[in-house]
Amino acid sequence: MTAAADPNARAAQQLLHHVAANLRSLGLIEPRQKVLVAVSGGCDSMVLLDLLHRLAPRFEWALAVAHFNHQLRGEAADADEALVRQQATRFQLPFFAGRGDVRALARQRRWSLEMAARALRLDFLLRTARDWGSPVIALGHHADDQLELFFLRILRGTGGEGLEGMRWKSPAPQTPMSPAEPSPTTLLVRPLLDVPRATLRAYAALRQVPFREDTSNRSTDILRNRIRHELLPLLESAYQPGLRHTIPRLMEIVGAEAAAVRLWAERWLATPDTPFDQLPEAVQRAVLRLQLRQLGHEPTFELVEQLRLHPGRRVTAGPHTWFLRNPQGRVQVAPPTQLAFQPRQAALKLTRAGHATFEGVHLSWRITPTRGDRRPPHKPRVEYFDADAVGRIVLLRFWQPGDRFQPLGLPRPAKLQDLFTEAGVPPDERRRRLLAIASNGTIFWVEGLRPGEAFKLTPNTRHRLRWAWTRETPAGPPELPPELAEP
Ligand SMILES: Nc1ncnc2c1ncn2[C@@H]1O[C@H](COP(=O)(O)OP(=O)(O)OP(=O)(O)O)[C@@H](O)[C@H]1O
Repeated sequence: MTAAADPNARAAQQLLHHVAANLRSLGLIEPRQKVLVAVSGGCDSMVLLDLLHRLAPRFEWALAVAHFNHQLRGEAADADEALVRQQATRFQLPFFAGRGDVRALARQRRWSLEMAARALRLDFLLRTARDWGSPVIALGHHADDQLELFFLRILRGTGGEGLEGMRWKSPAPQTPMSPAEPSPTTLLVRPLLDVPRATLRAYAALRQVPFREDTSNRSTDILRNRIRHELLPLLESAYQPGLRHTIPRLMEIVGAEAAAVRLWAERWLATPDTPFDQLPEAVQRAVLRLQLRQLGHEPTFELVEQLRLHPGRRVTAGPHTWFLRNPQGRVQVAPPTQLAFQPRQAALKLTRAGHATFEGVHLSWRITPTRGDRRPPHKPRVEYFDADAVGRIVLLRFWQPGDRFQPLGLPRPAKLQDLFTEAGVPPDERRRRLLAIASNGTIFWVEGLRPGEAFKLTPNTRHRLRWAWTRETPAGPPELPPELAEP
């Protein structure tokens, strides 16, 4: 039977024409380009390879095949690699294989295995494309992937950018592995993005494209699979038979709106002609998302909102990364020196005599029985307190906004900030002043200020605490740059 007469052969031919038309009309891959085809060994990317191989002479492309072995499924993973290698050899194409320790990366970064696998795979594909000199990586994502992603994101929570879904053609993101490295202008293209999975299956069957089934695709423990096998068939059969048209259209509309907001944000970042706070909420979020991505970090809604609503506050994102935003809308990673400004504190147990060093301040103390308020002659950096009023456990830390203190001679506690002003302590010096808190929770000593009124020696004092300090370093914790300092 000829291709024209055999409906299956005709369908396969139609797919080839359809993909060629996509490639041409959307300008996905230029003629005479080097194209790296990312092939997992699954049906979709094996069909993609087959199609591109057939189209290559027409477009005069030079193809190569890249496969990343995630080493997560033992022998099955090796068999995937072998199959892809075999097919590349059959087509006489260069073959690049990569592998990496997905589990180790997931542990190290506290990512899911899926995230770690994706990051390592992308990193490998980008490096391979760069080394081989290809500006394009072709991926086998198709229309069902796009629909599944839509519902996956809705269920997990997302915004306009998320609903936009995957694009036909997009610049490769910076890999999470090397966010600092400027990404070369590698493009990711998805020539099958409007082709249903069933069409690809039919093509594979007809053309006898070999592929391997990933058994995890059937597991209903995985949300994406439940969407594929349960939710989508139900929606399509019982609620909206036109789902495959309405959802892509919605994605396109929302995506275009998100792109407009993103453009506004990009322009504002280049020329911030409006105060950040006066930008529309959507643009504020886009500004922060853009910057977080540039810093190599996933902009989650919570992270973005914390930064948006609280300029100057350090926001944690994962175990190691902290971000700050200044009032002008600029985000930066808090460098380790600024982490040092976490409210660090140390508890001291006051034995009869002892010494301790905290953040470069060396303290020594002695408690002696005494009668009355006899106070030895004044010496710099030595104070005397009623040891029983102080108690046996004291807490050491640096000044925090909101601290109150009642120094000798003052009728009631005052804001420490005002006391610093009165004493002429310059603002940048204030955070470096160490203070000590008595067992009852009251501050009894602030470096450089008069001792606490409630802890002074009185005629009733029975134990006297001698408290002396010297500094190893002139400074306490490092300062935040002024534009990032907390209000
Ligand atoms: N291990 C891999 N090595 C190379 N490319 C891969 C690999 N896994 C996925 N890709 C690329 O990313 C695309 C999308 O990945 P996804 O995980 O959705 O696909 P898959 O279901 O594993 O495989 P396929 O799309 O080939 O059926 C694939 O079509 C392929 O182009």
